[in-house]
This record gives sequence, C-alpha cells and structure tokens, in this order.
Amino acid sequence: MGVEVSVEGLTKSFGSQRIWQDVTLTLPAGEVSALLGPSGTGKSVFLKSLIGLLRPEEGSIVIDGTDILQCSSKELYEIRKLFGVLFQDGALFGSMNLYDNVAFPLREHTKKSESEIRQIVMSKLELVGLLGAESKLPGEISGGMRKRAGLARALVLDPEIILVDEPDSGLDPVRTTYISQTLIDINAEIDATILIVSHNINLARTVPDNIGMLFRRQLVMFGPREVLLTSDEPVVKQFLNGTMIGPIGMSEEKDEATMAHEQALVEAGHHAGGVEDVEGIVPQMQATPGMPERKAVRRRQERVRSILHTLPEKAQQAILEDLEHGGVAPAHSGYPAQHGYADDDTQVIPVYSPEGPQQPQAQN
Ligand SMILES: Nc1ncnc2c1ncn2[C@@H]1O[C@H](COP(=O)(O)OP(=O)(O)OP(=O)(O)O)[C@@H](O)[C@H]1O
Repeated sequence: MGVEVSVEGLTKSFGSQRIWQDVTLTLPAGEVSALLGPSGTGKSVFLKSLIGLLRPEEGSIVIDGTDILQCSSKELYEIRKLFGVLFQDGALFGSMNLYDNVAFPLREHTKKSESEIRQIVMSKLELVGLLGAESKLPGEISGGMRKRAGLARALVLDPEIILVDEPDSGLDPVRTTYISQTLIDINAEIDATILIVSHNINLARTVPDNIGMLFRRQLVMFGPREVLLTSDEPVVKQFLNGTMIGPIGMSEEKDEATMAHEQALVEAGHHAGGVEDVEGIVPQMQATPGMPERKAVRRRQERVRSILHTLPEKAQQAILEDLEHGGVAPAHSGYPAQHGYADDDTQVIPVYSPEGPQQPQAQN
C-alpha cells in the first residue's frame, strides 16, 4: 500500500509574493485525492513542494516518518524514490522513443537487465494503452498519448505516491475520462497514494476519494469528496459550476463592487456561463472490470465512518446513503457506485468565508 503524506502548517512564498499559507492536510495512504483551485493559486507549487523540488519556508511534510523539510539531502534522495510524478506535458525526452523514455528511470536508478526492463516497460505501456507505440517519438504522437507515456514512465519504479499535475490539460473531455479511468485502474492495481492537481470539474466530481481546494492563499477545504461536493461555500459552488458569479474572478482577487456589478448583469438577463444545475454528488468512477478491487474503498469506508460526526450535515447524509448501499451503487440508481472511506486521517479543515477561516469542523 502507498504511504501517507502528512502536511502541516505549510507556507510558501517567492520573495514577497505569498503563494499559500498554513496549509494542513493528510493524503491518506492508498487513496486518491485531488487538489483543486483556480489558475495561479499555487497547486503546482504545492505538488513540487511535496517532492522537495521547492522549499516552503514554514511547516512540515512528513512522508514515511521523515520530514522532508528537515532531512538530509541523502534522506530526501531516498524519499524521492517513493514518488512517481506526471508533469503537465509528460516531460518526455524529445529525442528518445517512448520505449526508451519509459525505460529511462530503470536504466538510471536500477541494475536491472535489459530483459527485465523490457518486461516492466511493456507492462506499463500496456497499462496506459500504448502497446504498439513504443518506437514513436514524443513529437509524433498526440498530447494525450504523451501524457499516458509520461504516466507509464512515472510508474516503472513502482511508486508508493503518484503526483499528477493537471492530467486533463490540453485533452478533450473524452480523453480526460480515459486518463481518469487509467488513474483509478492504477490505484486498484498498485494501491498507491495518488494526488491529482486539476481544475477539471468532471474529474473532480468523479475520480477522487478526497478533495481539497486552494483559494486566496488558503486551503479552503480538504476532506472526503462528499464534503466539497455538497458544500454551500460560494467559492466552491462557483468553481464546481464554472460560472462567473461568485468570488473567483478573471484575476485572483475580485472585489465586492465587481461581484455586485456582475450579479446585477445576471439579474438583468446576462448569461453567467457555466453549467448552472450541476449539483450534488455523482457516481465515483470504478476500476475497469477485470482489474483488482480498489482496496482504498473499504479502508476509506471505515475511516469516514469514524469521522462522520465531525463532518457537515449534508456530507454526513451523502456518506450515510452510500454506506447504506455498502459503498456499491444499486443498479440504475444514479448513486455513487464506489466511494468507500478508510484510515483515520483525512481532516476537514476550516471552510473559506469572507470573514476568514471558520472553526475547524474536523481535525485528526
Ligand atoms: N519558481 C517560481 N518562482 C517564482 N514564482 C513562481 C515559481 N513557480 C510558481 N510561481 C508563481 O506561483 C504562483 C502559483 O503558480 P502555480 O503554477 O503553482 O499555480 P497553479 O494553481 O498550478 O496554476 P494553473 O492552474 O494555472 O496551472 C504563480 O503566481 C506563479 O507565477
């Protein structure tokens, strides 16, 4: 099973520019989590901080018992071996074919023979649906294929933690769904802890077990998916519906006067954009039939059961309905097919409010 990642009081600035502050969350071992947020809120910076590529000035990031902000560079090197990372563009070497790109970490970091490497590379290429394309150069394939090749490369060292930066960027909705399915299947197969950074609403609604959101330099929320998906917080509702009405503006800050003006335009009949009636919880994607069962489902059921009383009312209702069905959707119910809960350490943290953070609703 993947390892837990525990972040506490993390603050990151570049010079005088504060990116986010006091971020506290735990990625439960073996579960899939997503970090959402408007562009520029520092999602990629967070992801790079987790792997030690960027160094927050305050806080801790504890992975497998080691705080990577305090450890030696040798320890950091060892911890990094636990990670597989898919960067936005796949980060492939342009002069190498897909086979050599995927084989690269094995040749760099292991003493495996070429026949062992071949077996691993082909199995990962098969997992991401790229068998037959191994001799192609990155420049000869589509963006979606490049992403899948990047994912195959991220998997060859059997990572316990997989970080995925915007798997949907540059992809059409159907290809985004395929890559989402691949991520769920990978979780089923290797039980790794996965963090997906994204602003894709469909992905957010259907893939993760846990969801967090960054906005205005704060982590406004992190917890079981039901918490964010049933939230009445204006910033969350606006983000999920993709409308212009709400605190998120074209630039990071939107003032009260702009919000009032936009509201008046809408009341006068102007279309605010977005999909207004997408509400509530939709079924979570399941592993493809024939794949191993996602072990995270059962673990998460137990974990969420134990923190249920600390969650907001609407989230509790959604979770209880799910548990009634044993975490498995009855046929044609339109009900979440598979969202169990486990472990004991996803916390729900203060919810964004214009007056500042409210009291924590749950904290483990
Ligand atoms: N190495 C760096 N040096 C200085 N500023 C940086 C650096 N990396 C990121 N930033 C700044 O940090 C802020 C957050 O960037 P980041 O890429 O993390 O946002 P994001 O939420 O991932 O955005 P998007 O969704 O558009 O990818 C931006 O203002 C960016 O300019």
